[in-house]
Amino acid sequence: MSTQREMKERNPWHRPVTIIITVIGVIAIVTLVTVLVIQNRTIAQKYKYGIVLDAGSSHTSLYIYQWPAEKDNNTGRVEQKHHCQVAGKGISSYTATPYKAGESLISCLKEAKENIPQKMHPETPLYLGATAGMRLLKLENSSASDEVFKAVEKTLRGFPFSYQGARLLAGQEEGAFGWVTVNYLDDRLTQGLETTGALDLGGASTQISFVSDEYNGSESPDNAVSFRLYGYDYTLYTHSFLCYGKDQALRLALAHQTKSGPTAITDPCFHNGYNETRHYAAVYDSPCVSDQKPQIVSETFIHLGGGNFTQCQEVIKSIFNFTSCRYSRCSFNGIFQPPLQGQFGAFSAYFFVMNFLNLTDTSVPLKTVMQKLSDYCATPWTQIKKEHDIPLKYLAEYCFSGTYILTLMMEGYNFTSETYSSIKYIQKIKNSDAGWTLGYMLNLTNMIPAEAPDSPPLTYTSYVSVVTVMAILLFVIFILILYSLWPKFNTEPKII
Ligand SMILES: O=c1[nH]cnc2c1ncn2[C@@H]1O[C@H](COP(=O)(O)OP(=O)(O)O)[C@@H](O)[C@H]1O
Ligand SMILES: [Ca+2]
Repeated sequence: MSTQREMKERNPWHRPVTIIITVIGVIAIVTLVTVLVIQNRTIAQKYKYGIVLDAGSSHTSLYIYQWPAEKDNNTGRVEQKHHCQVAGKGISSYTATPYKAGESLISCLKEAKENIPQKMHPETPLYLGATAGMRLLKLENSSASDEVFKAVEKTLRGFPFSYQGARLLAGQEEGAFGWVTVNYLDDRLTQGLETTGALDLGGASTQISFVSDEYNGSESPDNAVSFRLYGYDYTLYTHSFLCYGKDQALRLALAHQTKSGPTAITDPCFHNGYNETRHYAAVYDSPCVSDQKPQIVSETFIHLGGGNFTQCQEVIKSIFNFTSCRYSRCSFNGIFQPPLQGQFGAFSAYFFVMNFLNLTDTSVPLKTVMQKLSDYCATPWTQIKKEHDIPLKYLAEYCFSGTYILTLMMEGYNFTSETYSSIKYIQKIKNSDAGWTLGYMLNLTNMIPAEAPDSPPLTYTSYVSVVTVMAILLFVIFILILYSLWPKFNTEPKII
């Protein structure tokens, strides 16, 4: 009995005061860690938003981006929160009724209101950028393009967002911002890693952008865009070929085949059995081909399919001009291009077309890819129609588009069967679409700093772990000190 009491008295863990200290200590640690976690999480859950409308030649898309509020102006990941495809055609098609270009955007803007918390609407920047469709309209009829912009602006101002303008993007901007998007999403810019080139295929224009060690902007300075991003300098080579988007390229190919004003053509880029009557006026209704219009013999011609990949390649080659180059090297049409370098991401119509054709795997030898495309082009139109349930206008064009893509890459840009595998067909990177819109917004909101920002030395997880371990360690030390002092505490009451 007495030994038991002695032991109890010697063992401080049996003292109420020790138990109380331990409980308080544990509560303190739990509170500290909980506060740390909750405090940080509440901030991280608050987002800021930005909206960009991509007014392309074929259609308009609205993108909503979001980023953690406290990482504003920092390296915080901006990601795509929502995408809305505007019904109908691109804004450049509304020349007869410009107000309808504005009205066409309303339903996507309403969707944007629903997708962004109401109290954030007034501080959400709203941008519209128009590309090659509007570039062509401006060339053709500049007052009509002004009217379309006015109508679009009126609609955008009617929404509670912070309207930042609707404008025509220069080809260099379209190419450069596509490159920024791809490299930002791949996290190559903050790390100063070797960058990925960007290949963008639209309906009316196509862009190529990449960094080459052999290009510093001195030869053909119009193709240079220089950036300082996160403390690293880049001189980008970029070029936008107006009229070489896949829809205008098809017009160029048809123009080439109808030079003499025939009443029928057999087009090798369309399937055997394909048979459509086309109006000369409609085919030549674009500044890309209007000057090539033949003296009209008849109003229409019959567009027949021939289904021959090799011949289709020959037709497509003829829309490129390889004869003159006043630089050290050129891609086509006398445009300078430095040697290709590094990996490339090919997006927008590059992806849609090659994905439809099941040809996105670039580790497959180019020869095999060409053979598969050749087989596809040789498939009769009746069979193609049976196998696919998509609008016939689009379905009819995949043989042409696939052949155009390979010819543009191999003959135009000088990729080879060896370098073909450096191309990756991409649609999205980490849930955000590849395209110029994200890069455009990052630039206009100053979200990519020129210098590397001062980043905290620890990641969030390491920070919480270190604080937790330190708190536990301090508590243990405190208890050990208490324990070592305990006999002194105990002796006096014992004497009494
Ligand atoms: O799902 C699809 N399948 C095939 N082509 C598509 C699909 N979605 C978009 N496209 C094509 O991608 C191109 C997009 O071009 P866009 O409208 O951005 O023109 P731009 O960039 O020249 O102004 C168009 O040729 C359009 O037909
Ligand atoms: Ca586009």
